Amino acid sequence: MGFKVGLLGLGTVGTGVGKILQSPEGRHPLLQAVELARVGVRSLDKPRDLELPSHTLTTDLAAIVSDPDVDIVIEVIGGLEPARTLILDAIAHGKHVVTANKAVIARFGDEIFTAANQAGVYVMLEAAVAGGIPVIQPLKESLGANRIHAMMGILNGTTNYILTKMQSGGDFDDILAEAQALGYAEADPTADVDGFDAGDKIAILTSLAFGGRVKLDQVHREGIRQVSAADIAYAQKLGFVIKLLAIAKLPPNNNNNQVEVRVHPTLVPEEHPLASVNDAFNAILIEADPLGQVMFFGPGAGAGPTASAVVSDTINIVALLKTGLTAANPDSETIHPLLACSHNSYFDVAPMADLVTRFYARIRTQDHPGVIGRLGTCFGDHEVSLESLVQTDVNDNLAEIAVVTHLVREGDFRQALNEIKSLEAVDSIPSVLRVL
Ligand SMILES: NC(=O)C1=CN([C@@H]2O[C@H](COP(=O)(O)OP(=O)(O)OC[C@H]3O[C@@H](n4cnc5c(N)ncnc54)[C@H](OP(=O)(O)O)[C@@H]3O)[C@@H](O)[C@H]2O)C=CC1
Ligand SMILES: N[C@@H](CC=O)C(=O)O
Ligand code: NA
Repeated sequence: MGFKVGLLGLGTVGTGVGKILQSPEGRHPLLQAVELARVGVRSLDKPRDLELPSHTLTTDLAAIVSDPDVDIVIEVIGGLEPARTLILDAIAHGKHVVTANKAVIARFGDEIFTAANQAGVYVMLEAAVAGGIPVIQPLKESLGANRIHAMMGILNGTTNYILTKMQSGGDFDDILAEAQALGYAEADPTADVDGFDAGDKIAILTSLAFGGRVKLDQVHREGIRQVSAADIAYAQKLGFVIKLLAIAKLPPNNNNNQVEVRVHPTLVPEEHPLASVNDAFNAILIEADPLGQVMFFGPGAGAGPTASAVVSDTINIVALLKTGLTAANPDSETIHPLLACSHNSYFDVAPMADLVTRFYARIRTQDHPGVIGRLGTCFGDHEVSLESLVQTDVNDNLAEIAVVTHLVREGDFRQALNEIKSLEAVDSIPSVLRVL
């Protein structure tokens, strides 16, 4: 018995998916039952890196999601619309859906999964977070015995590629262009560079790990634009590397229903396992009880790795279809609880001012005696104690002082910085970054 796939999108990921579907030999035997029946694109004239029968390709994506012959719709066009509408239409027509689209799931997951559960179909999203790394299915299935209380990861391949190459002195724009050419970046790479993509991904992981959603506008998000070559050099001197981290924590005895969810560039100690995750690789460190720490590592972007996750999700659906275990089947009473998503309650995200973390700051001051003492007084007045301090001469008049603090409440640290900014001897504070 064969199952027909309607593939929406034949770009980086869609082409990778097509290549796997066209060569099932040596992979899971269920793939032999999958037929790539229809493919939807924007332009019929573009040269394609995949041979398809001429009738397969169309620009009428609405016809694919309503085609009675199509069993599974794979959405890899990206963006919010028409992706959201096509996914909902596919569900309304009783199709199972596989998507790599974290932007849509992070914003419309509630609507999409409610519709899917009502229709008795599955929406699978392994590729949406950390590309080829299995993390969505482990959270849904293999870690189910645990209480998960923290997750921390590098969830964006493009920015990790840029930060890695910047360590050897490359230029930001040139490196971004390389990441685009390698197929890592989003259609609009500001989603990568400004942390939106990592924010979408940590929001998705939060709902799966902690059992409640978060509103995206509450997720604190900073990208990597403010990370300069000077910061990377100071970080190296101080024993750190800079990574764009996505972090989510569920406080113990969470009486006020608040979680910590944030994305920002972070100084990571060189000996930390996330410090050696380079290029477009991703990693997610999960703290779970009773398991302890578990880290998932692998390729987070690119055609092959992402297609690996998309096609593996497709195989999961084929397995259900083959065994008749879908809710749309009258003999099956319920949707498979380990493959579906059903979190409709919301957490609040804790304010950043209450976060307790370490900080790095680079401060430009007049090169006068007594300046360090004045900085120390401002920090001390706000309960900020310093772990290390490096001073470098910029020129005859200006010095640059890089400090790393001990743990401090973010609100207190910001107040100290405001006072420091107003000191006559202080020229500017070019950067402030959190430290793991
Ligand atoms: N690239 C990666 O490494 C990863 C990507 N993802 C996600 O996968 C999805 C796809 O990414 P990617 O393959 O890189 O994107 P691409 O831009 O390479 O491909 C998009 C494809 O969708 C088609 N398309 C886009 N909009 C429309 C539309 N309105 N109507 C019809 N066809 C349309 C394009 O058609 P045409 O070819 O005619 O222009 C193209 O074939 C995104 O959601 C992305 O976030 C997830 C993990 C990793
Ligand atoms: N643009 C994304 C692609 C995968 O999700 C990234 O760079 O990680
Ligand atoms: Na994944």
